[in-house]
Amino acid sequence: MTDATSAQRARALIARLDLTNLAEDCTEADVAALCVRAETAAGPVAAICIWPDFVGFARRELSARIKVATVVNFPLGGSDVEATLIETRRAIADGADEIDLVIAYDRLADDPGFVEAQVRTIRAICGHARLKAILETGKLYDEATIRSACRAALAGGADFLKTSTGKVEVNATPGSAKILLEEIAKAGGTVGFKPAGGIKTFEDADGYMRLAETICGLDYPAPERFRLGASGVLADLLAIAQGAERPGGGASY
Ligand SMILES: O=C[C@H](O)COP(=O)(O)O
Repeated sequence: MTDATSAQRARALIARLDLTNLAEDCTEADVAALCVRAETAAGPVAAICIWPDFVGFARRELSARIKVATVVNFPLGGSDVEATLIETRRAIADGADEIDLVIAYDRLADDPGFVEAQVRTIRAICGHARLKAILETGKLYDEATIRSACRAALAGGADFLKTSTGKVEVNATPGSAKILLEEIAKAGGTVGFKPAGGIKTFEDADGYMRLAETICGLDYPAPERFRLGASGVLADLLAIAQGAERPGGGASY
């Protein structure tokens, strides 16, 4: 049996989910299926997160209440800002509501100002679209560098700090999430937070929301400020929300 609190939290997590398909072999048919899944029996997800080539198609398929998020400079986080500008302009023209930008994380050690300027340049053309800065914390290795990434992205005007691409060995972790949330709190607690990569269970997802509540306050994780980036957690969240058997055959929470 699912207890009422868990079911309620699972529904809240679904409303904060960026339902993701960034598989290398993703097709238009896969995106169409994702758009159908996004309208769940427990309510709509917050957004779908897909490759830029599918933004126009997804915008036509989805109801306006679900956002279309896409990725730029993804997944390697290169330094070619002009190329990222072109990608971003096209995604916004195609109807993207949210842009997930991989920062040039390799530049942080010698030139954090480069990352700040990169984020500011992309933010300037986003208009009403939200800009989520992907820090790729699993490649930053130490706390000081993660904090430097947060500060550069915040100074550049990012609307969200996002942990990871989901494409490297180490993705979202509670340790990296804590650092991002502390920097967000220090900066006033208005910037959003998106843990992403490797989030598979209700417990993983809810752990991040609880951390956000602890560090930034109980009112912080509204859908405008808290998202989960995940390709593989929806089935578990739905099972908990509906009191059904969890995927994998385990008893419900
Ligand atoms: O941005 C979101 C991530 O790419 C999702 O990663 P995941 O496939 O491990 O859930």
